[in-house]
Amino acid sequence: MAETKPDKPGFFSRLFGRKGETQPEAAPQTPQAGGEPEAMPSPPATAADDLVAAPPTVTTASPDTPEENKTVPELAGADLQPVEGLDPEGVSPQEPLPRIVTETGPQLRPDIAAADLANPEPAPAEVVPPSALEAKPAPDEKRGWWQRLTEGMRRTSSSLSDSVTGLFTKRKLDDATLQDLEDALIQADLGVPTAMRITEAISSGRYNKEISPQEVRTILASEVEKTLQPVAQALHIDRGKKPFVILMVGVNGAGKTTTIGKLSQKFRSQGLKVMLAAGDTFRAAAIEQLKVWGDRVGAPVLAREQGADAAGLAYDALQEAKANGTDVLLIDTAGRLQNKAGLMAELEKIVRVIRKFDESAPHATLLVLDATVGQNAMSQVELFQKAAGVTGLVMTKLDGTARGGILVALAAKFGLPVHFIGVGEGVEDLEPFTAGDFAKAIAGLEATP
Ligand SMILES: Nc1nc2c(ncn2[C@@H]2O[C@H](COP(=O)(O)OP(=O)(O)OP(=O)(O)O)[C@@H](O)[C@H]2O)c(=O)[nH]1
Repeated sequence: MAETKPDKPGFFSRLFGRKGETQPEAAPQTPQAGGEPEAMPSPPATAADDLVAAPPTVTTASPDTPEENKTVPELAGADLQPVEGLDPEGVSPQEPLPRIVTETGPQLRPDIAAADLANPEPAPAEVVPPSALEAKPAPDEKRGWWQRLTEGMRRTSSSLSDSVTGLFTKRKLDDATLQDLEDALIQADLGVPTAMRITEAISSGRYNKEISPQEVRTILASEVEKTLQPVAQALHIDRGKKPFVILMVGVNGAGKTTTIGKLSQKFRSQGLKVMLAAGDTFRAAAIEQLKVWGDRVGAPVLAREQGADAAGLAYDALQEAKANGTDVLLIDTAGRLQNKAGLMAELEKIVRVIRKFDESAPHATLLVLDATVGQNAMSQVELFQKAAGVTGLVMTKLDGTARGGILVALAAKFGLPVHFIGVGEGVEDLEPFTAGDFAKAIAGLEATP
């Protein structure tokens, strides 16, 4: 048990349940693409994963398009963080080789878990870049989720907390103070309706009285929690679907590939057989990045050459996953968008082609959102909802921004389930989303012991 107890052991236990550390599983066989799909609209590029390049047939985007032209205008928020700034190669996940954490929750299949643990063969070294294997000191190992969450969200919470302290220290609750509070909440990206609701809750019965900053924080947390509660929904893997197909969508650099890696790790640690499909065929580095994650977590990766037809690849992956008894198939998609039409066409085609094989798939379509884009996330949700029928959200990079309040605005406006949040690049920096913890973290409150 390498997990060090955080400040609040009771809270930690409640948050995660029991965890243990295991060795990496035996690397499974790399899948071979299945035979020809019967109803594939694409050319025979679906047959094998080492065929000659099949150019993208649907989207107008091309692998040759310069990187700077890849984001649709409506998604081009001024503060959209390019992936290149964080990981120039875009290949190696930047944390040490991940520890596999066994979550002994109700879904654990002891038969599989036991088999995996009994065969702790490391991932093939030749595929993992040496830099990724270097055993950097891993501070994350020593910290619990609450600590990572609050540290990660410090920029968001301190900007809010500073405003609250400044506004409510020895001041009566009057119109001007309330207006300033509302402005501060809107600036923190919580959205106008939520900001108004919080302000009303704070003023209720307290008008013209003194109220302490701590009281304000408590009400703030409670109101935020009320907004988030309905969307804080675990991602349920329906074991009746085999494979359970998860399509990952989002703009470039949002963290799709990294999130796939982190989720795979979680699923594997629950004893599930996982397979990955490298559907981001625009970027060679994205394919390599996914292979690295696959090797790390012991999940086969179906990949093709850059520029291959993503829908055909997704079809073959599903066929292969079905044949080899995969429990969860995660399909990566390209995030480099030239225009709305290209995005719609590519995602729609992937979904359409997947459904030729399994009418009920994809069983989850997760939109990965980078918190640092702030309000721009709203238009991303709208766009991807239209293009791919998003069923849930994952918000990454809450650690890199003061704009974490955007999650509250998204919850209030769309009501889409939020399954996971990410507060760092480490494999354990992605955890299921819980309303109470997030609300307390954003308001700068201590966790309940
Ligand atoms: N700080 C921080 N970085 C993150 C988080 N999640 C992902 N990243 C980093 O964000 C960068 C982009 O992640 P990717 O997974 O490559 O993003 P992508 O959406 O697959 O990008 P494309 O392949 O270009 O579409 C990587 O350097 C990740 O390590 C997070 O929660 N916090």
